[in-house]
Amino acid sequence: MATEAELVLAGLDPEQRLIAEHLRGPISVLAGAGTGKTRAITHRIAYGVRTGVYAPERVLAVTFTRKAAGELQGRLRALGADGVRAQTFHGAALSQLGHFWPDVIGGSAPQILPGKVAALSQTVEAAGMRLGGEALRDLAAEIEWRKTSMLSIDDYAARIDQRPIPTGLTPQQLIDLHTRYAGLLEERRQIDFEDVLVLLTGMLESEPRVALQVRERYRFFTVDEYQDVSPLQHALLKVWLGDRDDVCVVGDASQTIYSFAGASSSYLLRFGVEHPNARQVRLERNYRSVEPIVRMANRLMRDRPGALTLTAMRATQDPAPEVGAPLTSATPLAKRQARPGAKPPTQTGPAAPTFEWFASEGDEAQAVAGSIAAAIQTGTPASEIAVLYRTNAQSARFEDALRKRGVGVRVHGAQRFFERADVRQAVMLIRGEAKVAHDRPLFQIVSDALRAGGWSTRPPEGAAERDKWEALSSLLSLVDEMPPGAGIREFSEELLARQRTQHEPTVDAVTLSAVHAAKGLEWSLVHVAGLSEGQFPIVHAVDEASIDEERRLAYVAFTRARDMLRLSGVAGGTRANRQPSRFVGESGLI
Ligand SMILES: Nc1ncnc2c1ncn2[C@@H]1O[C@H](COP(=O)(O)OP(=O)(O)OP(=O)(O)O)[C@@H](O)[C@H]1O
Repeated sequence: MATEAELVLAGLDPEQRLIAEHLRGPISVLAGAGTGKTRAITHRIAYGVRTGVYAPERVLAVTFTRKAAGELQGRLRALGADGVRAQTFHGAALSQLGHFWPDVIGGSAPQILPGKVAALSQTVEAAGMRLGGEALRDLAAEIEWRKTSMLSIDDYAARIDQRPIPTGLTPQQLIDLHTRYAGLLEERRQIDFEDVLVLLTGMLESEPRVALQVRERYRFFTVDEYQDVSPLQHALLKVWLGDRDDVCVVGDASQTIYSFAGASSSYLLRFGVEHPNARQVRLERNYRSVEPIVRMANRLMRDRPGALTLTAMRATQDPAPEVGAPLTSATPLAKRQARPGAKPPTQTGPAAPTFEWFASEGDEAQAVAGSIAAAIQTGTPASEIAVLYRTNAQSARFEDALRKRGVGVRVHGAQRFFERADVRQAVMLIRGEAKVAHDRPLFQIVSDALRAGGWSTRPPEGAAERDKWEALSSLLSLVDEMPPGAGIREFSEELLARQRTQHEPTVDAVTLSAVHAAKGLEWSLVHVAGLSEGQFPIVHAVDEASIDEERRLAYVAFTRARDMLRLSGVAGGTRANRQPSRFVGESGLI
C-alpha cells in the first residue's frame, strides 16, 4: 500500500519525481514550456510537507505575479499543503518590511507611491520641462530598470551612454530627473514598488538580528519563473537564504520576457556556479501541446542559448476520457482535461498550426472572431480559447468583433475577478447563507443566493449584463469542484480562501490577453494576432538583444496552445505596408 506521502508522487514522470524527492539542498530545474514545472514544484512541496521534512509554515514559494501566486497557493491547498505561503517577491517583501520597520527604524513603514507616472509628471514640471505620456512612461521604466539592476544614480550616470534616452530629454536631464524623483519621494515620505525590495534587502544585510528572525521563519525556498529574476530579487533571495541552501529554482531561459525590466536568465543558467553542490534536472517532455505545435516551437528556438528541445508526449489520437483514473505520465491529455460540457476530442489527428495574412486590421479581427465562433459551435468551450497580441492597445477590435457575434469575452489585465462589485456582493450573500442552518442541497443554496444578487438561469442580452452573468455563473460552477458532502459553510470558506489568494474560477468566456500576461496559462485554441514586422517584433525592437526578447515572447505565445494554434498578421494597407513577422518564417510556417 502506498503511503499518503507516496500518493503525491503518483502521476509524476521520472524527472518530475526526481525533483519532488529532492527535498534538501539546492536544485535547479530547467523546464521547457508545458513540461509540468508547476506540477513538479507543487508536488515537491506537498511531498516535503507530507513526509514531515518541511514544516509548512517554514516554506516560502515565490513567483512573479499575484495571479501565479494565487494559482500556486490553490494547487498547494488541493495537494494538502495548506500552511505553505505562496507569494510574489513584492508581497513577501512588503509584509516583512512592514513587520520590522517599527522596531528597526521606528514609526510605521512609509506609504507606497500609488503610481510613478503621476509623480514623475510633477517632477518634470517642477524642473521646468515638458514630456508627453509616452516619454513619462519610458522615464518610469528607466527608473525601475536602474533600481532592479541595483545601480545608484552615480553608477547609472556612468553608463548613461548605453541606455535608451526618452524622447525630448538629454542624458544630463535624464540623470537630473532621477535625482529629483528621489528627492520628491523623500519629501513626501513615500517609497515606490522597487524601493520595497531595496529597503528590505538593505535592512536584512545590515541588521543581523532581523535577518535571523526572517531565516528562523522561512527555511525552504522555491522560486518559480527564475529566468525572470532581477539582480535585486536575486540579492533578496540571497539574504533570505543566508548560509543555508535549501532552495529550488525553476525556469526556462527561452521564456525570459522581462529583460527590459532588468531580468536576466543568467542566474538560472549559472545556478550551478553559485551553488556547486546543486542538482540540475531538465524537464523536456511536453504534455501540453500536440506534436505539430511542439515541433514548430522547437524550430523557433533552435540553437538559441539555453533552449531546451521539447518532446511531444501527447498521443496523436487521445482516447476518450476516463473519469477518476489515477494520473500517470502516460495518461493522455484528453483524460486529464475531461471537463463537464467539453466534447471528447475528434479522432482525426492534430491540426498543424496555420498562418493567415490580411489586408487590414478589421479583416483580421473579423476572421479571428469567425474562427472562434465556429470553434464554439463545434464544442470548444469559450474558456478554452484565447486571442493573444503584443500590446494591450490591440484588444479593442477583437473584443468588438467577438461581442458582435454574441461571444463572451474576458479582457485579461482588466479588473481582478474577486474585486468586481458584482462578485463581491455575491460572495457576501453566500457568506450570509453560511451563517444559517440549511437542509437544502449546496447547489440550490448557492443558486438562490446568486438569484438574490441578480443572476438567473438564462443568459441575459447585452454585453455588461452578460459579463455579470458569466462571472456569477462561474461562482456557481465552483460548487461542482467541492468534495462530496461539502456544505455551505465549507463552500463559503473556499470562496474566502480563493478571494484571499486571488484564485479565480474559470469564466466561460474567450480570453483576450497581451502575451506578457498569458505567461503560465494554456488554452485549447490559441490565436496569436498581429504577427507583422513592426508589430511583433514590436517597432522599437531593433538591436539583436531586443529581437531575441521578442522571439522569446513569440515562443511563450505559441506554447500556450494545446490543440490548435492559429497565427495571423496584417499588411496594413499602403500606409503601413508591413511584412509577415520573421517569427512565422523561423517557425517554418512560411
Ligand atoms: N507527468 C505528467 N503527466 C501528464 N500530464 C502532465 C504531467 N506533467 C504535467 N502535465 C500537464 O502538462 C500541462 C503543463 O503543466 P504545467 O502547467 O505544470 O506546466 P508548466 O511547465 O508550468 O508550463 P509553462 O512553463 O509553459 O507555463 C498541464 O496540462 C499538466 O496537467
